[in-house]
Amino acid sequence: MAKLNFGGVEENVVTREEFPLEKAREVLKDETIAIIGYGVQGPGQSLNLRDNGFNVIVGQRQNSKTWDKAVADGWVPGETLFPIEEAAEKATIIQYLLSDAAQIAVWPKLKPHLTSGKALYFSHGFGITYHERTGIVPPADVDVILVAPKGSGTSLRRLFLEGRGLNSSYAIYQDATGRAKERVVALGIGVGSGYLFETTFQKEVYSDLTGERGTLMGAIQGIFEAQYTVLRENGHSPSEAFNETVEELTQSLMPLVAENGMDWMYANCSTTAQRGALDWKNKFRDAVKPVFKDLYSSVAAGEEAQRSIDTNSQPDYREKLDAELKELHDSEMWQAGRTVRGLRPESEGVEID
Ligand SMILES: NC(=O)C1=CN([C@@H]2O[C@H](COP(=O)(O)OP(=O)(O)OC[C@H]3O[C@@H](n4cnc5c(N)ncnc54)[C@H](O)[C@@H]3O)[C@@H](O)[C@H]2O)C=CC1
Ligand SMILES: CC(=O)[C@](C)(O)C(=O)O
Ligand SMILES: [Mg+2]
Ligand SMILES: [Mg+2]
Repeated sequence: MAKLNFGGVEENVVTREEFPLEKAREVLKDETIAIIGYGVQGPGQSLNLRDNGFNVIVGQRQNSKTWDKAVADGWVPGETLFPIEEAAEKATIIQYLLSDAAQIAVWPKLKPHLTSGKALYFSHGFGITYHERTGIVPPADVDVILVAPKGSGTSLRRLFLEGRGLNSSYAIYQDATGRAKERVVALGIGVGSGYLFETTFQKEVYSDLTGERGTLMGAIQGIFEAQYTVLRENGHSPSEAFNETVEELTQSLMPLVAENGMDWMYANCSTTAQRGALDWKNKFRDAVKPVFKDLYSSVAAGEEAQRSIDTNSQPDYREKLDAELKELHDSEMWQAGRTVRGLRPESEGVEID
C-alpha cells in the first residue's frame, strides 16, 4: 500500500502497480461473484469483471426491464443470469447492487444465503451505517466489504472500455475470514477501479451523501438556477443567461479545473475576471457554508437516509422521480441549454423535435 501526500496529509492508496489484475484474478480464482441488481452500477461492475476474466453471475428480478437488459448484454438465463435468491445461493461473494431502498426490501430473502465464509459487498456505506433504519445486519461469520466507484456506473464502464479507470474508495466493516482485505482490493481492481482510496463505511456514506446533495448535484443546480434567474430578470436573453451560467463552465472552464486546478483556470482568465472571482468567492462561501453545515448534520443524524428510504420505498417512486426530472428538463434554462448544445461547433446542428 502506498502512502501518498494529499496537501500535507498522508493517506493510504492501493495502486494497480502493487496489485495488478493478475494478482486479483489469483486471489479470486475459486470465487463465484454474484452481482445482485442490474440498474446503473450492476452492468458497469459485472461487465468489467467479466471482461477482466472473473467468474461472474448476475441475479435480477425476472420479468423486469433490467432482466431483459442483462440478456441483451450477453448474460444467459440459467447459466450466468438467475433470479436473485438463486444467484445469492450459488455465490461466494455477493455484490449487493440493488438501489439502497430495495436492499432493505430484499434483505430478508438474501440473508439466508449468507453462509459462513461468504463475502457481502456494497458500493455504498448506506445499508450498514444506517442499520438501525435499514435492518441490514449481516451474520458475524461473513466478510462485509465495500468498493464505491467515485462516479456513475455508466462512467465506470465507459472509462474501462477506453482502457482507463475510475477511482474508488474501499472499506472493510467485518473481516470474518482473514481474507477481507485481499478480497476487497481484488474486487476493486476487478470492477475497473484505477486507484483505491481507504475509507470506512460511515465516512463513505457521510461524504457521498453530502457531495451529491452539495456541490456535485444539488448545490450546483441551485446556484445555476439562482444566477440564470437573476440574469433573466435583468433582461438578458435565455441564450446569454445559459452561456454565462452553464455552457462556458462545462465547455471551457471546468476542463481547465480538471486538468490543473482552480488557480490555473483563474490564471487563464482575464485579470478582470480574476479580481472579481477572488473577491466574490468569499461572499459565496460565507453565504452557503451554513447550508452545508445543515446538510452535514442532516446526513449525520440519519435524516437524509430516512427521507431516501421513505420516498424510494414507495411503489411509484420511479414515476415520481421521473416527473420531477421532467420538470427540470422542461424548464426554460435546460430547454435553452438544449438549443445551445446543438450550436456547439462540433455538433451536427440544432436538436429539433
Ligand atoms: N448509480 C450509480 O452510479 C452509483 C450507485 N452507487 C451505489 O450502488 C448501489 C446500486 O445503485 P444503482 O445501480 O444506482 O441502483 P438502481 O437504482 O439502478 O437499482 C438497481 C436494481 O435494483 C432493482 N430493484 C429496485 N427495486 C427492487 C425491488 N424492490 N426488488 C428487487 N429489485 C429491485 C432494479 O431492478 C435495478 O436492477 C447503491 O448502493 C448505490 O448507492 C454508488 C456509486 C454510484
Ligand atoms: C455517482 C455517485 O457516486 C453518486 C452521485 O454518489 C450516486 O449516484 O449516488
Ligand atoms: Mg451516492
Ligand atoms: Mg458517489
